[in-house]
Amino acid sequence: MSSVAASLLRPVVICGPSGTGKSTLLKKLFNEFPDKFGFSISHTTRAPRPGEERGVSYHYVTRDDFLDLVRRDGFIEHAEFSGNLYGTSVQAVEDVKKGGKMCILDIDTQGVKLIKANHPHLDPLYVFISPPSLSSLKARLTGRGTESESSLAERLGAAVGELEYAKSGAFDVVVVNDELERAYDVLRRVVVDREVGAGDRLPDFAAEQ
Ligand SMILES: Nc1ncnc2c1ncn2[C@@H]1O[C@H](COP(=O)(O)OP(=O)(O)OP(=O)(O)O)[C@@H](O)[C@H]1O
Repeated sequence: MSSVAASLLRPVVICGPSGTGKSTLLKKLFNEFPDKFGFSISHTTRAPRPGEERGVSYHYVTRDDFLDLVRRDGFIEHAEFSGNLYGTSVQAVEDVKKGGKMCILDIDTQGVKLIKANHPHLDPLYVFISPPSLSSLKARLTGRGTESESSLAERLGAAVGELEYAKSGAFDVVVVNDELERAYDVLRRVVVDREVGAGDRLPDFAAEQ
């Protein structure tokens, strides 16, 4: 692979507060370019379910092997859900690039900090999806109809911290998801055409608080 081709396949990290529209924007991107992107295959300690394929649905490993990989710093992030471990390995992300596809990682700021600290050689393009305002974020989370009073408060509280982190300049590009078609156009130019300069300015959230 030439270095130009390789740089076009740099992994892309998509980060932003819950409810900011990451899934909505990514769905549009995958629909428009179904062959361009690849998904990293996660590791899990849970047993395969009928119809799932080893190395396709997940890499199925024992708890000991999983923890061994944790100790060897092999994961970008990992977590435990209902007694099973799940994680995204560095190798799985690199495999996507080796297969000639661009890996998109939808992760939170904690994950971004971990990549920067522990796996800088992955060298992703860091993209922050920002809400136009905190009030619009609240409206979207309420409108999605998935949040209770307490989870709404929790997500908005976390959003303030994430916006602060974005303000510190941690991301290469900011995309403000104000009007969906406009934001999508910016995201496509950044991710597909690698026009990093096409990004937006981060809104001034302090003025709102
Ligand atoms: N530009 C937009 N204008 C108005 N509403 C939008 C816009 N983009 C997304 N939405 C709506 O906002 C809600 C939250 O979007 P979405 O679920 O994509 O967010 P998310 O960032 O993926 O959240 P999470 O991190 O919790 O999965 C959805 O109901 C979606 O339809």
